[in-house]
Amino acid sequence: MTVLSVNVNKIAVLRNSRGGGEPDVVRAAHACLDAGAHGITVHPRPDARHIRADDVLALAELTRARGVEFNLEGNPFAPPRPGYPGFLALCEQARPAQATLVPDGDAQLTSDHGFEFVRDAATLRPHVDALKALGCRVSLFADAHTEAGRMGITHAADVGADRVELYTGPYAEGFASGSGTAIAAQFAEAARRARDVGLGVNAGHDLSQENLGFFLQHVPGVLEVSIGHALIGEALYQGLATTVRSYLEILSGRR
Ligand SMILES: CC(=O)[C@@H](O)[C@H](O)COP(=O)(O)O
Ligand SMILES: NCC(=O)COP(=O)(O)O
Repeated sequence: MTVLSVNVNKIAVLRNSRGGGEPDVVRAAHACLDAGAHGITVHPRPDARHIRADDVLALAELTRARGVEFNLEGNPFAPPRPGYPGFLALCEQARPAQATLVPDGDAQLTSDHGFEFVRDAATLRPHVDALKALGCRVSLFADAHTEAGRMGITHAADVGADRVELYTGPYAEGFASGSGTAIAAQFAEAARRARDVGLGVNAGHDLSQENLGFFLQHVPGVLEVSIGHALIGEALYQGLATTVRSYLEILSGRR
């Protein structure tokens, strides 16, 4: 079964909007795990717009204590700055079970593309090696909606990665505009190419209760989905525990 890692970035967005500690990121993560989520994801950004370094350490402690996966996402090329020690340094401190490398920048509203593996291989390799030496499983954010992305995905294995995370933003857009079948076929091809070279396949970005089931029916073999924006938004209406359980039902094929 595909596992669910809940991304709690958006809890920190709300907290930071007023300063102080509420809503509490660790309490929210606890609630997700109590409801059955298999892990917790965060994507701290160097501009500290939501998750901060102290949150990462607190969530690392929580996930270790609960015996669940902690998935830390970030750009290995972003230089350190006050409040952000750099992705590798954060991983050294937090020792996440999985490190997901994402080529994002401050100017981006959110993550919006994967790596170009052929171009980025030489610069990625030492980061992948360093993360693996820390004991992290390494996943690389990858495009599946372009032919270049689907072709390039096989080179993620040359870089030494264990998995790729398919960037599902374009899938969510395609699904919403009625072309879900065509775009899901592209993701299925990307997933097959990744598996053919021994890579595990994760997926994430803009997945929701509406589009997740269709995605998993059409893209077999996805090991993990990380979901934040839609899940936390839906939880405003349904409550966090109910929402997490709804996702678990979708993942188990019961919905
Ligand atoms: C890699 C990815 O798709 C997610 O981590 C997403 O970028 C969440 O980050 P934000 O919450 O900053 O949009
Ligand atoms: N890796 C994707 C993630 O963690 C959550 O993305 P989103 O659901 O917030 O778009």
